[in-house]
Amino acid sequence: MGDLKNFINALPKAELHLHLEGSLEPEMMMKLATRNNIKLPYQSVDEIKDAYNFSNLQDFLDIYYQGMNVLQMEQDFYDLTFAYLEKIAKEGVVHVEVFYDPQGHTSRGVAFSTVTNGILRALDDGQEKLGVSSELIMSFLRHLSEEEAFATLEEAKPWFDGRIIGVGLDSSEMGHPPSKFERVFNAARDLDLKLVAHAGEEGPAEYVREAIELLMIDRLDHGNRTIEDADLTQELAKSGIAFTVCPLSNLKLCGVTDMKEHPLRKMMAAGLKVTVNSDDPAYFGGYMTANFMSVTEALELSKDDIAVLCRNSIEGSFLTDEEKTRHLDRIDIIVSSYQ
Ligand code: HPA
Ligand SMILES: [Zn+2]
Repeated sequence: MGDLKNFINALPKAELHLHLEGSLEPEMMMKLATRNNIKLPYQSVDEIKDAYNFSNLQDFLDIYYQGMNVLQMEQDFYDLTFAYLEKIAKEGVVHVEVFYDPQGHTSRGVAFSTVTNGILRALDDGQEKLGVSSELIMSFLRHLSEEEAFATLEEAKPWFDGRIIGVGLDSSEMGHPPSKFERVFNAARDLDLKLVAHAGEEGPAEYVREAIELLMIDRLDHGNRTIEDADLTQELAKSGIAFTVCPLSNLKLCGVTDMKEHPLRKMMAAGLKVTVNSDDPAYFGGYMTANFMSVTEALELSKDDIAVLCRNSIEGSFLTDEEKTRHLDRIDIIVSSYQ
């Protein structure tokens, strides 16, 4: 297994499903709470970790939104972002398309510009100092209203000059179908933004169909439950849309009870363009390599399977064709050096 871990770390790959606020490690949470004079309901790092027992998505979201309270100043968003980039740079991640939840911050009085500029400054430094390229995607919280999503889209307009390249849809899935945001996504498309959405994590395959047909997304986040609908699966295999699957997240939020039951292999076998990602690594027990290792071991993936997953992440990214070719060529070189 040591050999496989080295192989995974050596392969260039992109992370396409990462909520920045979900990379807030307990140690940083304590540090920022002290720095910003915020009272936490925990006394120690161990107490924080003990609270990370979730039986579903909502259990996690309650703790995730509470954890965000320590993020107050632009420097906090910088520190959070740069710490994440330092971790993944060591795991062969060459490119990341980061999600963040502006409404989780503006609703508590932290300015959109404070959040966004702190993140962007760290992403620039990540490119310069770590060689990791990146894009920024802002997600709408689907438990909030269409009107609030429109207000956020409006507030973000000054950053649609290439600094925020797309919009996503996250938070509580059940009862908040993609159709609720059809008009917001139409407006985002008119602004030439890339479109992604979480669907089929807890919600049914029907929510995936809505995300595809009504929101007309460029990439699907999670999508695990797609395979419950054979016609939809065939359509999405044919279209080649990328799926950003998050194995440790699915295990921690009880979408699967055992990693051996994870649908990733079935999804690959059905011809879907599957990628592996970490979602909220500080809460779910690991970054990219840990996610790759968990499915590799549980589903007995081969080196070829792992290479396909890495190629899919590059192909499914919003990089230019030229950049994709450069990374794909590098993957081929590394794969042949391990044969
Ligand atoms: O896994 C997730 N699902 C939905 N919303 C989220 N917000 C952060 N992580 C998630
Ligand atoms: Zn997610």
